[in-house]
Amino acid sequence: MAHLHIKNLQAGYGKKMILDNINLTVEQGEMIALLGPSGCGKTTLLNALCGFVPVSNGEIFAGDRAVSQLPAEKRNITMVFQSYALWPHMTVAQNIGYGLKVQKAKRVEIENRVTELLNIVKLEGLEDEKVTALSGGQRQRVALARALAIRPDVLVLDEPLSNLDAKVRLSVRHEIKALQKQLGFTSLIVTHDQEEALVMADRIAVLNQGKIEQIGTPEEIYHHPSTPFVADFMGAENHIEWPTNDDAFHLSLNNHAAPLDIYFRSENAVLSTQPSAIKDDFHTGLVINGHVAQSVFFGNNYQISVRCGKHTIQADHDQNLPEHTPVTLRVPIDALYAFTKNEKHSEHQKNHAVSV
Ligand SMILES: Nc1ncnc2c1ncn2[C@@H]1O[C@H](COP(=O)(O)OP(=O)(O)OP(=O)(O)O)[C@@H](O)[C@H]1O
Repeated sequence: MAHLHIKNLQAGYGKKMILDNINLTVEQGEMIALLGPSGCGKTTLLNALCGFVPVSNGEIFAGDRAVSQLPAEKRNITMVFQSYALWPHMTVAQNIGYGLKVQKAKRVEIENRVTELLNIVKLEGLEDEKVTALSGGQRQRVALARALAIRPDVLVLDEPLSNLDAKVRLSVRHEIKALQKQLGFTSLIVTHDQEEALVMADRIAVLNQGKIEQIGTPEEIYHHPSTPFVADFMGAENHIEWPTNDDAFHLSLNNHAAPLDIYFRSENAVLSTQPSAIKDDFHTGLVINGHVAQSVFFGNNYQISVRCGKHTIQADHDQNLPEHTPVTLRVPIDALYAFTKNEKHSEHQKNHAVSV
């Protein structure tokens, strides 16, 4: 496998540009997850890499080869599709060997490679089954084996788990991750599930409206979002603008007087039904007073919607609470993601993450 280098890439459909100057390098043997909301351009980027969508500007390198003007079959970048895209009339072995047959590989070479891959994806004994007789998880493993059979330079996976039920999905994502480490394939995986990206990827690229907002390790993206969009998308869904004239909020910062956009996760909003339970030694951070608007059971805890002045804040709590219960929320300063407020919201000005 080779590294993948995407340089100043622009691509779209007709005159409609979707990808706006994408720069990204996937190192050899690395898995990067493309994460972003529906319609942000994840699939378009994979299609542009594979040659299914024309590149308007920029270049794609698979190893040292510039491939953006090559036809799909000459790029050696292979896609694993969400829908598996297997041949229903063929057996498991025929599906896995299909790409090699198209490449006119010798029969014995195809047989050896198919046996090797059946072993790798743990489908030994099923080689003569029709793929229609397999479960969703097994089909996706056939699709993965078929993609790997031709030894691609780069493997791209477009939401490979989204057709699987929740339980199978959890095990298949670990299997793909383990295989990726074992075989060292260079890969880009598209998902809109942030947990999947965190679990599977070496690094995550967060896409928003055709642009990469941030790229970093799962820990960096989760703990140090560099833009309000990334903070919100990675689960810090509580947002307040500071200063606020809402006197339900009390914010004490170490520094920074400028207007801020502040984000935090529900799991970091410590809820108390007794205001005195808030520790006296709590000097910096956010304290919010409000009352319970709704309590929803989430299995391991409750998500409490707290009405605080004009805002509704989400907080996790270990008990169900009746509506109208007065509560206090406390968010420690290191759980607050603060961004200088960009009043103009111009194309070229971004809200910057700041230390508070
Ligand atoms: N064949 C097409 N012709 C014209 N516009 C398209 C075409 N395919 C996608 N688009 C548009 O391109 C944009 C990006 O779509 P894309 O499928 O890449 O997003 P995505 O991030 O993969 O979304 P999802 O998570 O819903 O699959 C969307 O606005 C979509 O409407």
